[in-house]
Amino acid sequence: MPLLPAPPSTVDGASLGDVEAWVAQHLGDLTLEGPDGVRAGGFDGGQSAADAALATLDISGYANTRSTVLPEERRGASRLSPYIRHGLLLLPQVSAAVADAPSFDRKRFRDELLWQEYARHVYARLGRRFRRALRNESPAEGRATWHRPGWDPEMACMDFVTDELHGQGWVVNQTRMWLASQWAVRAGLDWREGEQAMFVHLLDGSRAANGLGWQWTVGAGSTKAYGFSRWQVQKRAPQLCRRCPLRDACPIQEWPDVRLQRVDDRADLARGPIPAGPEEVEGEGGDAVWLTAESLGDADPALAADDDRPAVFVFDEPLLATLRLSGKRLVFLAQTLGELAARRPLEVRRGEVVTELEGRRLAATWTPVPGWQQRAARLQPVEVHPWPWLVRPRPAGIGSYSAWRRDLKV
Ligand SMILES: Cc1cc2nc3c(=O)[nH]c(=O)nc-3n(C[C@H](O)[C@H](O)[C@H](O)COP(=O)(O)OP(=O)(O)OC[C@H]3O[C@@H](n4cnc5c(N)ncnc54)[C@H](O)[C@@H]3O)c2cc1C
Repeated sequence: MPLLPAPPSTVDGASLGDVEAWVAQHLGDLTLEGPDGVRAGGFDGGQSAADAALATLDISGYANTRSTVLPEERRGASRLSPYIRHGLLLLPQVSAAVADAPSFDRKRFRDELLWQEYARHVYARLGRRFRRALRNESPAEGRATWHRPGWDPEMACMDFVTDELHGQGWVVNQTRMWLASQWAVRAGLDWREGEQAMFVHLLDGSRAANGLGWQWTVGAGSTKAYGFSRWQVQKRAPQLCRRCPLRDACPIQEWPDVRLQRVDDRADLARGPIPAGPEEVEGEGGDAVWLTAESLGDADPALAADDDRPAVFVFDEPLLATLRLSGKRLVFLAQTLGELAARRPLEVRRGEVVTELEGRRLAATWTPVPGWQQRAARLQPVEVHPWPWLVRPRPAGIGSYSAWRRDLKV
């Protein structure tokens, strides 16, 4: 399939509506909503938007307000995740940006950045094995006792959070835990289906962090399931309870009572090597930089190595046809690519990645996800740059965040 025209650039006068129209026309058939339903989410894509978000980052009070759900203006969450997820902001850069913040908040915030790094290490080591439960079946008791939809819109808490997820493409960490727990722990539904239902909407959706979030919340990858009940809603967003049609008959008044059962094929989480990629640039002479959604920022090492070198991005048609992502995720990517194309030569293509790129002398940044590894093995980039880790992987246990930190001495 063909070369696409470059997406319109919103930093050069195009509107978000122009970008939505571009996505609808060129990729709309691959989206969850279809061409007529493509809408932007709650974040602008692009390097300028990412830089602006970082420049105005203020994490004073973060440690105490990160989990606030309502009122929105008291939320302490940084909202940097879509930019971090797509490599528009690098973890080392974000960590450095909070050097002068109050120490309590800085420590907590950097801890969360390390959770993101931990998720990437776990995914780098386990690859597609990460899509299945690592330790335990998610609890099934709810199948016999919960007779409502998993995310029941009659419950004001579920209605509010799913609305935000579907409209904005982003929700705070606290309500991600509510959604995951409600789906798998309370209702006893298959956690992988819930993970997918969230993934398709999240502008920061990554298999690494979403997988970790779900496995750790529902007990599939951890040793305990997180219970969600009315108690959290009353603590974090009491106004939702007050306006809930079910406030006098709350179906989540009590804690869910569940037991975890081991899976037969437990994953090996013991101390062991974690693929890290090259430490130095390997090879040379790439004619074009192959970019992926994992790393779309100006600081992508292969891109940054040569300001004039053209770049190429392929919307992976077979993958998108399977994933059926919400159009807002593609609008975010298109807005990012549009801005990039206004500043340097960029080819945007749609098709099967290897077919579109084979035979070219590519430069690329080594990327810790199985999809990149698989395609790179066939494309054989002639120049490979190191991934910008926050903590370069060394042999470590990955069964818990604390064991991983201990082994890496961070
Ligand atoms: C069920 C579930 C699903 C999740 N899915 C994703 C996902 O697909 N993509 C994603 O980036 N994060 C995911 N998270 C982690 C976390 O919820 C988001 O990173 C965070 O809410 C993003 O908002 P923020 O940028 O304001 O975070 P802040 O609290 O401001 O944190 C700053 C950064 O630290 C990182 N971070 C914070 N908390 C976590 C965490 N628990 N795990 C990993 N990284 C973290 C993110 O990069 C975030 O941008 C998930 C968590 C859960 C419980």
